[in-house]
Amino acid sequence: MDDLEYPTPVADYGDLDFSFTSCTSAATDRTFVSSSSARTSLARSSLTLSFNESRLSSATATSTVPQVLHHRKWDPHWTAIKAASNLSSDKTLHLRHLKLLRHLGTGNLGRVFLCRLRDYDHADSTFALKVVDHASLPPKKLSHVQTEAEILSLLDHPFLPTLYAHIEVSHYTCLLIDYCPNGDLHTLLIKQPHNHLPVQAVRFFAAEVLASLEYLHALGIVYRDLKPENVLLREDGHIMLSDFDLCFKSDVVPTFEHRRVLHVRPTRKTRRSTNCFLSREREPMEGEEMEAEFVAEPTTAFSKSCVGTHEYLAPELVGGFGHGSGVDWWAFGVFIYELLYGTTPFKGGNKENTLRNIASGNGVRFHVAEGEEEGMKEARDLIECLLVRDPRRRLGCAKGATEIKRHPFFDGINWALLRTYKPPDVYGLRKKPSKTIVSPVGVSFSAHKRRRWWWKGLGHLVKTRNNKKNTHSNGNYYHYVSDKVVRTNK
Ligand SMILES: Nc1ncnc2c1ncn2[C@@H]1O[C@H](COP(=O)(O)OP(=O)(O)OP(=O)(O)O)[C@@H](O)[C@H]1O
Repeated sequence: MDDLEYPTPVADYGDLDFSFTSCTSAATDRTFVSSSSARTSLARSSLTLSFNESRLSSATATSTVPQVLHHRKWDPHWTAIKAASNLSSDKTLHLRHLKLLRHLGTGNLGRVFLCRLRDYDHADSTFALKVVDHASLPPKKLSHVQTEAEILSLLDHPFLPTLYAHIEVSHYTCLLIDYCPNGDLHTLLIKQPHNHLPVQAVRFFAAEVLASLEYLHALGIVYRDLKPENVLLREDGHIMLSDFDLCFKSDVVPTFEHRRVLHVRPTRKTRRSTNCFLSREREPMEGEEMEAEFVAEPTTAFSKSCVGTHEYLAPELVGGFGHGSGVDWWAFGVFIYELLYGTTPFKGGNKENTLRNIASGNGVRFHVAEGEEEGMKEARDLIECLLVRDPRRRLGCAKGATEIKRHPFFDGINWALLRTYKPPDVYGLRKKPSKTIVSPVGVSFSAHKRRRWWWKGLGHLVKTRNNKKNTHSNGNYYHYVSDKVVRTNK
């Protein structure tokens, strides 16, 4: 039997207001910068929020519906938003136009709700609403909210969320984005036998992630939080990268470059046949020709803030000496490894050991099984090219996604048509559009969440370790922070 959760009756919280009671369980699963901020956050999250606009100061309410940027003007979601906005005298979308249906999850900054437009009872009027309560956040996190809103407002790509509306009411920031009913890739991964995906499925998801990272980098955005948990799955099985609060933006100068390509006669006519990438007959050809390539890598991007998820941190992040866009290509290597092997390559017994493994300089090791699937050799080679310690030598750092796309692992992909490929047949992935709302998010989403964190580099880690006052009995500062969160909640 398909193990997706089937729809539970959708709760209607009343037509008159947007009241709901939040649950705190997911919030306890987070690691916070400091225990005091954690306490504040947890205390606030046990309150009942109300979105009855009449009770909120209308003087502070602002609503922005991004208008022109979007290339998907025909998208029925936009039509629905416009229809709803037109109902109000100021032609903007307000919270009163939205009906909250259920709580989807709680993140580091706020909560996410499934909602739909009132008076527009149609599948295309379903959205995810991320609600951030400023009053519950320490000042540092407020800047992350701004970053997320700003980055979302720039995006216009099929594998990235569309920001349909940005509503500021009282001390709430509300971001209306696409709803992904198929959960996230990490949840899908742990449903698979041995927690890993077949090579063809990995190729599909990796290709879509690569395309979205390429787009972000072309805008000068360094993502810094790639992991399967942040790859949400749309109703049709394609991906949507989420969570942009750790991004940083820098300058980028996209260029068209020319390179000489030597075409050689392939040894076999057909490369491969798959369910998501149709087999392609290759025309035999030989000779040299010039090929134009789009290069848009923010090579001058530089940040010193150390953020991310332990197992995905690049060595330069662990070292704390500053980093650039290369951290995304390192994380991309870890990501492909995890999808193929069901674990990450530098994972240690605890977070500290994981960081030591990353910093140690020992290369990535693979288990090579006999009779393995076709494509594993190429996958390993790609991972090795991405998990290069020196960012200057790491694949992608010089010319961005363009050079990664050329790797044999992605052979045969027509990048321009990626959006039209049929997603792989993977156990637990329901691809057909459904009229009912299927929400496999919830328990399984939060149960396996890896925490991401802010930290001050390996030097700080070592120093903190020696500071007994701050250390939990297991000697792990980060567990100390985490445990404290749990304890405060008891
Ligand atoms: N567009 C969406 N569609 C469906 N579910 C979503 C969507 N966005 C978020 N969620 C759910 O809400 C949860 C919280 O999301 P949110 O982006 O706030 O935090 P997060 O992914 O945990 O990241 P972080 O806390 O690291 O910022 C997610 O784990 C997911 O379960």
